Amino acid sequence: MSQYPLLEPDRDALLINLPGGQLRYFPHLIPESEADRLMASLQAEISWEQSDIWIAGQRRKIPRLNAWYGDAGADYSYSGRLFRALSWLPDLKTIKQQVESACGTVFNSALVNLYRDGSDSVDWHSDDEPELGSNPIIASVSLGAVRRFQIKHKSRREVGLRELDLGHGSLLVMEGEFQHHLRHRLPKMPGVNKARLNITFRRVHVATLFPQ
Ligand SMILES: O=C(O)CCC(=O)C(=O)O
Ligand SMILES: [Fe+2]
Repeated sequence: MSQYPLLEPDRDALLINLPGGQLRYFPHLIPESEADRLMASLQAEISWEQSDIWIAGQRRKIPRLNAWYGDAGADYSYSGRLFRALSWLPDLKTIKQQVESACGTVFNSALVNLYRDGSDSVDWHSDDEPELGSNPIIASVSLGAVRRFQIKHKSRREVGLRELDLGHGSLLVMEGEFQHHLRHRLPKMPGVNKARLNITFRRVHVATLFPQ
């Protein structure tokens, strides 16, 4: 398993202040050659699925592939369905440790998305499912094609659209009240013909099955 140098949290991060939340962006969490290797191996090894979503009473396939990994029992409901956590792949565990050092916290699960090309996307949303608790920290690692990440305030229209290009091997951290006040999306980008893989590490509060 490869080892790469640890980042000093606030030294290597770019702080992005928004009304209602703050982001930390680490452009080079993972060195390029390691990021190339991870992109190829994860794209091949992950058990990709294309989930369904209900829009205006119609069942549609979401415009991307995804998968849910985590510790045993770290299940998650998203877009109206339950994801049972698959066991961590060694490469996902290595990235998780790197991300935990950069963030100073631990995660028990990850949603992995594959945007096959610029016609795949994720629409406006907040990651505010009850399993995540209030003010969750969500750490998002990007591999492959550079794609634009857009942010808007839920109620203050004058704040306008904010955007950031997420590069190969980067880490974006959403935390504090970010999910309360802001929504984010990854729009379609017709010119992009390469794949992008995104891993959002999360901490879900596992339900107590046998309460005392
Ligand atoms: O692909 C991305 O950068 C964002 C993914 C995302 O927002 C999510 O999975 O909740
Ligand atoms: Fe999200």
